[in-house]
Amino acid sequence: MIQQIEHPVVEVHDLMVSYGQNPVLWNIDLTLPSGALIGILGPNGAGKSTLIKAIMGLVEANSGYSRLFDQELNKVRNRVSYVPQRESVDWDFPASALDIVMMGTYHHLGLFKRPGKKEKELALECLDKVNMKAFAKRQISELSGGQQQRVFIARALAQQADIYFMDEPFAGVDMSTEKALVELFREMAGSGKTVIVVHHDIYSAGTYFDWLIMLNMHLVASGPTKEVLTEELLTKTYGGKLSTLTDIGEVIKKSDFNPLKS
Ligand SMILES: Nc1ncnc2c1ncn2[C@@H]1O[C@H](COP(=O)(O)OP(=O)(O)OP(=O)(O)O)[C@@H](O)[C@H]1O
Repeated sequence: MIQQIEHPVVEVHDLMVSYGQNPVLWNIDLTLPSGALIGILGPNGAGKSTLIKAIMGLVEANSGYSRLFDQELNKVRNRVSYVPQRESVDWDFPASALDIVMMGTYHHLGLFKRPGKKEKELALECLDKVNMKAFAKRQISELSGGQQQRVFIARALAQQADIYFMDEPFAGVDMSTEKALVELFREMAGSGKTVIVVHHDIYSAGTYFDWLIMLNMHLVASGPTKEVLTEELLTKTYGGKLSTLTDIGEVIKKSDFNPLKS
């Protein structure tokens, strides 16, 4: 089930990506709605990170292309923000949490303009949104994994983008922080932003996201969560691996109950 929509905020056409001789994504065609919280699900190595990197032009496609806001990527870079996987960041870089978040404000400043009071206030506000204001002066190397993750999310917020790509933003954060971040993402989606999240836990996927992309090198499904979270599509996405890992019925049952929406 691949639902295409009119006036998408993201569109991907016939995308194929390989690393050297190894194909990772085949013939991906999808369109995504704006103002939604969107999850990307799939087993390890399914190409989830590669998909968001290819959409942003961070990895080269063998064929196909993506457009954002009905425009070429180059014209809309300022409207796109990205939180990479935690492991891909050099956390020994000498900078405080506030420095990192201030960097998010740079591309709204003109060339040669230094960030000032306004940018600092924005950065502190963004740290506050992820409950990290108290750690503003702390070196990032001296933060816990979950705290580092939150600083990077604050940096993305400071970019004041319209689309946010987040690669496993809940990795290493505790459950109460995860819930708070989901609420923050829901608020962002509610105010018209599009938040696209690579996610691992299929139990919570049904309750967190408005829309799901299910991927296993091929696109298995893309559509409203309620419509795509079915036993058939989960099995297609995860193959035999799913039944050993989890109880599909339980996943679907849980998706009817969304504590964050009630
Ligand atoms: N830079 C790279 N060079 C070569 N192969 C890569 C590179 N990045 C990813 N791959 C391979 O491409 C495939 C897809 O990787 P990707 O990280 O996109 O998957 P994923 O679905 O995000 O996986 P995970 O859930 O494990 O994070 C994997 O087999 C991976 O080993």
